Amino acid sequence: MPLPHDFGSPKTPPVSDRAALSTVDREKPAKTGLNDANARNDKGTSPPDVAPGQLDLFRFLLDRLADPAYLIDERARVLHANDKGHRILGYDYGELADKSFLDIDPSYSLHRWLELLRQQPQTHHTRHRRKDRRLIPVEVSCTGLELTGSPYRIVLVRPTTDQDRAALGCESEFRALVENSPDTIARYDCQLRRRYGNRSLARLLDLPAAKLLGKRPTDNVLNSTSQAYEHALRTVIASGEEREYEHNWPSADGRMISWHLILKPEFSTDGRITGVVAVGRDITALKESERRLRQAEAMARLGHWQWDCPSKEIRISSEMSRILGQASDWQARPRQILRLVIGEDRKALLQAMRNACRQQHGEFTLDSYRIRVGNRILHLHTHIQAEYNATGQTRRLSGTTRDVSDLKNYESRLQKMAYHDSLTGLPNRTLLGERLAHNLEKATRNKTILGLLILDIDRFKEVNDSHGHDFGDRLLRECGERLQRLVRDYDIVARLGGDEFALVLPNIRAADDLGSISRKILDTLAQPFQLGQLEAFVSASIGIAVFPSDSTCANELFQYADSALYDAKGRGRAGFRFYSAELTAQAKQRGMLETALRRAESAGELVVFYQPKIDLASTRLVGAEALLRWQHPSLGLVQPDKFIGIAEDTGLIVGIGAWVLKQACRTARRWNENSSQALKIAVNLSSRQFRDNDLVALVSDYLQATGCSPAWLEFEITESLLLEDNEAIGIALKAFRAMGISIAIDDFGTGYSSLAYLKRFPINVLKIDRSFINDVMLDRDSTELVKGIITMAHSLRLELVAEGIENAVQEQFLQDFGCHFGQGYRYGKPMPQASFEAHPLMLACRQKNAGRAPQSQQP
Ligand SMILES: Nc1nc2c(ncn2[C@@H]2O[C@@H]3COP(=O)(O)O[C@H]4[C@@H](O)[C@H](n5cnc6c(=O)[nH]c(N)nc65)O[C@@H]4COP(=O)(O)O[C@H]3[C@H]2O)c(=O)[nH]1
Repeated sequence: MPLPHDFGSPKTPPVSDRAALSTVDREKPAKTGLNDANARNDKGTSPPDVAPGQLDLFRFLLDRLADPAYLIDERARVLHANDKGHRILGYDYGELADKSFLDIDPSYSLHRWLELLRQQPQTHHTRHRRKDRRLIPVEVSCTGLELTGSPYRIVLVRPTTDQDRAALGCESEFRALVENSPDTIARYDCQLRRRYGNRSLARLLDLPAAKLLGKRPTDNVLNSTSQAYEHALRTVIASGEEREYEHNWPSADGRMISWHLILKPEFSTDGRITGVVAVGRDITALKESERRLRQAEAMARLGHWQWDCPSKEIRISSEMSRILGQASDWQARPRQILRLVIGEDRKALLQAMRNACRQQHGEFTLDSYRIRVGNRILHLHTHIQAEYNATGQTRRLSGTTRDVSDLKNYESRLQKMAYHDSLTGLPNRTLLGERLAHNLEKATRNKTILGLLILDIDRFKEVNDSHGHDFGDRLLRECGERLQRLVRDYDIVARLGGDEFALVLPNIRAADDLGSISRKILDTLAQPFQLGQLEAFVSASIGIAVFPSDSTCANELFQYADSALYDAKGRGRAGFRFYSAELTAQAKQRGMLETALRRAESAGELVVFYQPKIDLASTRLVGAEALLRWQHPSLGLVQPDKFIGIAEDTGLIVGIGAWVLKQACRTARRWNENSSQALKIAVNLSSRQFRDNDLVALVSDYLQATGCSPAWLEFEITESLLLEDNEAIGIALKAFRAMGISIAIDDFGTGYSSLAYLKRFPINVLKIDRSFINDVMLDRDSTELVKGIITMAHSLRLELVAEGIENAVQEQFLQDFGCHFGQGYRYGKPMPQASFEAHPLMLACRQKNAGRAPQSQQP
């Protein structure tokens, strides 16, 4: 602090300053000695006051002295005492102001004091009286000075006993500590006047230290915070109890500082409250870290908590409160929290806490437990850590808790997706496998019977293709629901894919019961399905495998049920089949045939047989159907029903079918090149051939390569091919028609027999299935059906071929009703080409030909 520039040439103080000082005089007249001094003043008047500017200067100088020092006027009044001057006498700073020095040094009378004023500086020993009335020996040095014509004395004091010196020294150490403390420290009297304030407080309030003393907080700064502060001080004085609280205070540089305050009451020796000590700490950084921690906790959804074991009190962070669905300042009780935890998970949580307490390292993680918050279920993850006291007992449990609900929900969605069929919501093949394994274990333990059923909806593809995929999806969903409604709670219904379902039926009394259950299932599925405007009828086939009689192995049971299903389908569908060892033999045979078939073509084992086709009116030969045979080295001649299915399933039919086509082209050329009466050869095409290569290009290549006329060829396709609703099939058929190849629908009457596709596709021949011809004249329905087909074909101008004519009755019937062509054992079985060429029908045809010049290539 710079010294005032007019030091040594004091000026008259400003009026206001003098007025301020005289106010002090009036309000606080010096007691006893001072009044005496006034009375016995030689001049009979009050001494002139010291100019305040000079007084401040002396105060400033005295405050910087290392020893106790006092500025005393001629009436022996203490005008100023420095800090040490207060402390040596046990007073608080400011308490000595206006006291009479004669009370401090009882060896003086006023008279002697006045004498002293006139004397030169001197040192003497005397005893000073402390506030607690104790007298302490001191060495006193007095220096006189005159200010504005009045004499004053500066009294410097040194305690003479070691003890007093040490006490002063200790206190000065403490004072140094308190003064330099970064915490604000202040003492207040019961009128809330500050009796002490350290430098930190002065800095906070941006005031010189001297301005702190004797002031109330609201004297320094008047705002709502200082008012609240005074209120807190009053509360402590009134209650005599310590209090803590926090407030925000703007710092000198404009920042908002958070203060944590501890207010402690001070008591006199007789127990009266004499004031309050207030220690304040800047916790701005702490608050900021807490805020960041809270923010981080909220972002990580990580709450934390501490459970004090002896008191059973729990403290939870605000994020923890939020996780538990409570306000951030929720005063939690352990019981309340535990009540939120769901049933069996509560036990797990308590066990986890017990485990953490028991274990030596005291850590435990509970991956997931559920709590109910309102009507929501949350999944929490908790890590618990225990702290122990010296005797090894758990002192505290601390934990972090994370809301992992999103993760859990995501996991369960993934789980659902991985283990359930998305269309029907039923378990998928993976989950079925797991549940089957689990149920087999149980069945083994309990020695019970279990059935595995595999169910396939018959001709689902046709339904799907004809009514659209939406319809098909709804049908599958409805099938799933019907199956579920039918079985017991613990039975498992799963969708394996496509139109295939599986059922695991544990605890079956006897294997035969599976037959009646299957019957019930088939009857239920046979009920009409009302899907929107459409009503659909479906049937299903079921294959059954039984644990333990068929097998105890899940994979084998699957295989066996599958073989049984295959067999059921092969037996005309809409039924169920139990697995038998015979089926395994068949399946093995199938596998063996498949392997052999792969090399049949290259090994030259395939042969094309021809079956004659005649004009029913004249019974003359008009053509033949090319039918494949397999000359197996050990099995002999294998019929198509034994291997065409395998060839279609494996895709081998594409190559084999192409080979048959080429053979047929060659034969047609051979039979027709020098003939006036063209013979047409019908070739079966399966749907795989339309899918797997460019059939139109292939046909046209073969025609060109073999020199076969398209008019000599007819392609037989099934109704189901047309139902596939595949644009490419329509394009191919149109291309064949455009070339001049005729298209026949094989097995007409067994499928959907829809008139719609007869119009949509370029069909020109219908082949009536031999099952109807077989029953003609025997079964009324078949007879009527054949009549109906013939009438319809006539009106649509389609050619008709009746398949499977075996006798004269059938022939006569077909002739009577105007069927154009016929094929069957009555005219000839399928035979090798050489046999065909030597057949009487062929010979008759050749003979007729020989008598005629070639005219037309059309039959
Ligand atoms: N009981 C009886 N049966 C008669 C009579 N007349 C003809 N059949 C039989 O009826 C089947 C007619 O052939 P499909 O309906 O085209 O039925 C054929 C056809 O769908 C398929 N197939 C034969 N060869 C080929 C081929 O090269 N390619 C394709 N994709 N399928 C073929 O195999 C099926 C069976 O052929 P196959 O065993 O040759 O059986 C032939 C024939 O032998 C009769 O009076 N009585």
